[in-house]
Amino acid sequence: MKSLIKNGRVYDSKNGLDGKYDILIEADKIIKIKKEIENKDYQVIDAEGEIIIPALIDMHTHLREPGYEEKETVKTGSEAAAAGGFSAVAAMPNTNPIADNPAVVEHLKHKAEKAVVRVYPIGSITQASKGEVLSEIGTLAKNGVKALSDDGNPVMNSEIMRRAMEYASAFNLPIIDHCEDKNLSQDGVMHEGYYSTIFGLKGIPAAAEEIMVARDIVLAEMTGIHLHIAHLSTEGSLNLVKEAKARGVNITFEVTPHHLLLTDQIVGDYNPDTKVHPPLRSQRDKDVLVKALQAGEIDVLATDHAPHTFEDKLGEFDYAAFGISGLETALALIYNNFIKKGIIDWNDLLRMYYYKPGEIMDIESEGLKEGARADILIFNPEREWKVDKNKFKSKGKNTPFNGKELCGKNEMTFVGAKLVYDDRGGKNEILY
Ligand SMILES: NC(=O)N[C@@H](CC(=O)O)C(=O)O
Ligand SMILES: [Zn+2]
Ligand SMILES: [Zn+2]
Repeated sequence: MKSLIKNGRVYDSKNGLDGKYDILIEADKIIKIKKEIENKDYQVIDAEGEIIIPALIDMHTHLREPGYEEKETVKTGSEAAAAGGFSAVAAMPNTNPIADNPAVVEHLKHKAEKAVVRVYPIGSITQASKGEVLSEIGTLAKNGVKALSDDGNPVMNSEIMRRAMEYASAFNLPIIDHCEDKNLSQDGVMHEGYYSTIFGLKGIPAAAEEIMVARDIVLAEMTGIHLHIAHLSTEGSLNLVKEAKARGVNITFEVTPHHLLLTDQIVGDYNPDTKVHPPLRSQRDKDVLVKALQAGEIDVLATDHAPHTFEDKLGEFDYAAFGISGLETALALIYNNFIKKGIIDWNDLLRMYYYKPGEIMDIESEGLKEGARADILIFNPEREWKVDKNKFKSKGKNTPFNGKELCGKNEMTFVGAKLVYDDRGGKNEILY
């Protein structure tokens, strides 16, 4: 059955689209894009007043399966992704067991066959992500991992990181590093600064991140690998990456929506849902990141969707798990705070949340063009709604944005021309 998406405002400058177009989709592809397509018994979706863009790609998601199914599963995580406007996610390997071997990767791929969005595996850099012995990188590459990362942990030993980079480059895989010097971060629970002193919580200094960013840059320069910095959060890290790029180092980085929107000040509520790695940073760090966003200097936006159970987040701030459940708020938050205010436009969003992640992870990302995969998102810019964690498809209700009033929402997600999420009229429905 052919479906015709009519009258939508289409943004995709990479494919020369900027205006009202009709889009005809069938099987899994875009058949035709034209100013006006005549309806010949197609199933029509009227998108008058709505925005149409390629559905987004999140290159940093924690799906928790196998091992932590109480926090999230491939099924619930992929549903959360579809609801958030994503057609593809890359799953971090910090499951139990860790994705350091083909069996775990194959298990994820098997689960992914039934998921509503595309799920791509990331393999670990070291066995059990302990930072001691390299994973079998060649085997993981053969099994289709899109990158390597010990996310959740850094690779503290520089010799191991060097060898990992050398192996990874032989297989053309990027290394995504969680930059945290454990000797500096120790048992810190929030950003170290004025507020950690006021709140009486142990701090994690910006230097814990920056020292590892600096080390990784030196090693990337030495080995020629593509290095991708996960969840970059400080001014110092940004400056290091910018200098490295200017020297021609093969490096990219991502920033999360929460680091662009929140600061260490809100930790004062002792709400464990504000506890995250890296920690919410200072006002200055946040402002510098937003400036970089506006200047087009940020390569990738990534959610770092890190769902946890209520119990994991229960109790004293010091003992709560680190992480924010982000897939279902990311797009609306970025729209409200940055697109609506003219700080970035829809094509900037696509560059950071679709094209660049696609390029880094080697995931098909042709955008809206005839013959391409029909991964499409229909966004209603007028829709007023309130974040309600209890309506999340994700099992992770750990969001610091609960109760937030937002304008603009993803209402439909198509993956391979199939409607997988429908929120017209507040249906909030996943379709299999
Ligand atoms: N971001 C987090 O605070 N937590 C992540 C791990 C990580 O991304 O480092 C998790 O797996 O829970
Ligand atoms: Zn991390
Ligand atoms: Zn992560």
